Amino acid sequence: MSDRFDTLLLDLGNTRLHWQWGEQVGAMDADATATADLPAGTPGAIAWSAVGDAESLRPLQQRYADVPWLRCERPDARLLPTRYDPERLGIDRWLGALAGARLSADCIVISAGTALTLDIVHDGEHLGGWIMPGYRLWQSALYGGTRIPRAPDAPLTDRPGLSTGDAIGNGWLVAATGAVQVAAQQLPGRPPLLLAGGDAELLATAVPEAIHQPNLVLQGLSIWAGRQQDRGAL
Ligand SMILES: Nc1ncnc2c1ncn2[C@@H]1O[C@H](COP(=O)(O)OP(=O)(O)O)[C@@H](O)[C@H]1O
Ligand SMILES: CC(C)(COP(=O)(O)O)[C@@H](O)C(=O)NCCC(=O)O
Repeated sequence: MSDRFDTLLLDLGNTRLHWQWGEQVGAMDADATATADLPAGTPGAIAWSAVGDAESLRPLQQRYADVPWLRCERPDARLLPTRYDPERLGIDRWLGALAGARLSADCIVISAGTALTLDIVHDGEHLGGWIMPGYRLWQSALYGGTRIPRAPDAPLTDRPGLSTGDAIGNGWLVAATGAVQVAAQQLPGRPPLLLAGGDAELLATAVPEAIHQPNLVLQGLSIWAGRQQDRGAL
């Protein structure tokens, strides 16, 4: 049986692979795992999660072939029940909500990653949420689906845009900010807004009260892995 610090945690998103090993954390392009710059040595076990197929993990599966791999595939209601269709809920969303629920029984988990997701946790239960395009997807949907000529990116603000770059960028920011407001209104009082994802800092400018929790999904995976260790599965 491996101990908690001996377990390598891997979360494969749509853009990046996020990892944690003991106190060390990092991220890499999901297509660059063959040259993964992970700490030297061999973990005792690997606990992992992935949205969609796990093809990108193949080089690491070969590198750590002698280590037990255990996948967190679907929500475990004993750790965090969900009202969402559990067969459909992105495992990264559930893990983020699980970690959020440990920080505060009521909270909104916002992940500004490839997609922008907002999830409501109330009284230790996941109540559901929203999925929107992340910043890069928002741009590529507009540039790819219209004849708008590609324009330079501009710093994001909530001001009306005065050029294509800032109209598109600010459009994403006000859409995201509005979604955060609607999400927060679902809960009584002022629930903590926990903000994660590669574009968290872009959104943080418009939601200054948000608490930046860059490793929320890995924290959830660590909680899940602890549970597996307790029951002797890892
Ligand atoms: N170094 C980086 N590499 C890739 N994307 C980054 C980086 N820094 C910020 N981003 C932004 O983060 C988004 C991906 O978010 P992230 O939460 O890391 O990925 P995933 O959706 O794979 O979990 C990208 O769309 C991009 O806009
Ligand atoms: C919504 C997501 C694409 C977000 O992925 P990410 O941006 O973290 O890479 C992912 O959680 C997912 O594939 N979810 C499945 C659909 C659902 O949650 O209903």
